[in-house]
Amino acid sequence: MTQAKICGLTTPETLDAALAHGAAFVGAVVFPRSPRHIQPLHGATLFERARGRAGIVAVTVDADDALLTEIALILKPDFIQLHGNETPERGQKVRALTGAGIIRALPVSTAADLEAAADWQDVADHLMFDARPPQGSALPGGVGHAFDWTLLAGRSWPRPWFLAGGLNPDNVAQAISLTGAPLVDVSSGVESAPGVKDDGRIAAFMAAVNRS
Ligand SMILES: O=C(O)c1ccccc1NCC(=O)[C@H](O)[C@H](O)COP(=O)(O)O
Repeated sequence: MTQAKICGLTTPETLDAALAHGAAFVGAVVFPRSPRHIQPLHGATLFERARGRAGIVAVTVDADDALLTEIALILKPDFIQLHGNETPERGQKVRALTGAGIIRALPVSTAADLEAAADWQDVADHLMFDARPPQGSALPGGVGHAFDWTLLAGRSWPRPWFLAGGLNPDNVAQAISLTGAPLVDVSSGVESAPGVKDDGRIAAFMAAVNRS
């Protein structure tokens, strides 16, 4: 059965909706440019209700050691999601520094982009194939842009993997059926406005995933 991560949660109500509907992972985005940005201290208070019920994921973009240490000590995530230009060597260091598992987001627009997965097989606990954002995008993720899912059809990967990018309650079942994704991730597809999660859309997304 496919499991889901709901990313960019910022309120108790929407975090509770994600947990109540069975999200296996919940994401806190620690990146000031994002409309979903949350300070580690605020995130710690908010995400404590999820501990032991879902994997807590801190989403970071080329974070330095000071920020990662703050996140590890205060938010205490189960996983750090690397969503910038981090190398596998940096991934090893982030694991050692934080003690958290690693989710590596890989931007995809063509079949060649998938080859980067091999570099991460000894470093990442999970891979995330996310759509490469359109040129000029202010954010590397959370932009609601999809890639050609058929690129993943029939492929297998050395690590459990997420499909991400442009998923929503109406298309996630088709995306799972085309790709066989064991894990899916969503952010803007369950929002009513940028950064504003919607309980009803979270419920509808989770229902579609749980039916798949
Ligand atoms: O969501 C953000 O604002 C964000 C900012 C910077 C780096 C990553 C970010 N999100 C990462 C995610 O895991 C998103 O859920 C993923 O990119 C899918 O987003 P969407 O297409 O909006 O569902």
